[in-house]
Formats: sequence, structure tokens, C-alpha cells
Amino acid sequence: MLVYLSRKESFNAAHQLWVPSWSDEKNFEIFGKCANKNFHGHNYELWVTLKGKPDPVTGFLMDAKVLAKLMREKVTDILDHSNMNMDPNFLPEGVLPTTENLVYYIWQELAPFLPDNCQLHCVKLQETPKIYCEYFGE
Ligand SMILES: Nc1nc2c(c(=O)[nH]1)N=C([C@H](O)[C@H](O)COP(=O)(O)OP(=O)(O)OP(=O)(O)O)CN2
Repeated sequence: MLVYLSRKESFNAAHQLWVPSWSDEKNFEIFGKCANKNFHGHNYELWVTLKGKPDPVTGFLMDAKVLAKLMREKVTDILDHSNMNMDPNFLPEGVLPTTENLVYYIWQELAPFLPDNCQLHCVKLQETPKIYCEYFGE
């Protein structure tokens, strides 16, 4: 029996989408108001979905409270109330804090710490009520 377990955590953070080697004009042309030099913030919702076989005794794929603790320790406690361009986090130097880049690097943070009976299926990050990105590990 293969099941999918999802858990949501939240954080809010500031960022700016800006390529330093481009002119101001090009940055504003490509990123619009997301290039605002004084940054801007979002209330992010992070969904993590695991796939696997539940333990026959507990019926758990993974204790959802343990998954929440992992998501907080590895991701949301680090990003919450931060400036994702300037504060230390798991994004490599020079990688812009777009929704696409965040889901990829959040996956890298979580994957090594999951129990043997399950694997990461999807990391989904909702940036605004209208924008979300999903990563399935490919
Ligand atoms: N492919 C991506 N496109 C955009 C991203 C992203 O991460 N990946 N991010 C942004 C900005 O962060 C921007 O701040 C998004 O907010 P907003 O402009 O409010 O966008 P919405 O579409 O949700 O709202 P509208 O008011 O309808 O524009 C932009 N693009």
C-alpha cells in the first residue's frame, strides 16, 4: 500500500529579485515591482509531501509532528522573518530567492533526514494566493 502524506508550515520573509550584473532598467523590465530596491515580503506556505508504505503497527508513514519539526528546523525557522537575499540561509551565494529556486533547495535540505520507509514526493511553495511552485525531485 503506497500512501502520500502532506504537511504544511508557514513563514514570512522578504526578498528582492535582482541580477547585479544587469542595469537598473533591465532588472525593472524583467522583474517589475519584485526588483524594488527596498525589498518586499510574502507570507509563504510550504507543503511537503512524502510517499511510502505506512508502518503496519503505528499506521504512520511518518509522524506528522516529527515531519513538522524537521520542516521548522531545516527551513521555516531559518527563513521566517528573514531577508532571503541578505540573511544567512541554505541558498548558495548568487542564487535568487524565487519560488522555483526555493523549492529545489528546500528539497535538498529535507531529503537526507527522512526515515527509510518513505521518500520525498513533492515540495510545494505558495508565494502569493496566485503563485505556487512544485518540485518533484527531477
Ligand atoms: N516564475 C516566477 N515568477 C515570479 C516570481 C517567482 O518566484 N517565480 N515571483 C514574483 C514576485 O516575488 C512577486 O512579488 C509576486 O507577487 P505579486 O506581484 O503580488 O504577484 P501576483 O501574481 O500574486 O499578484 P498580481 O497582483 O496579480 O500581480 C513575480 N513573478
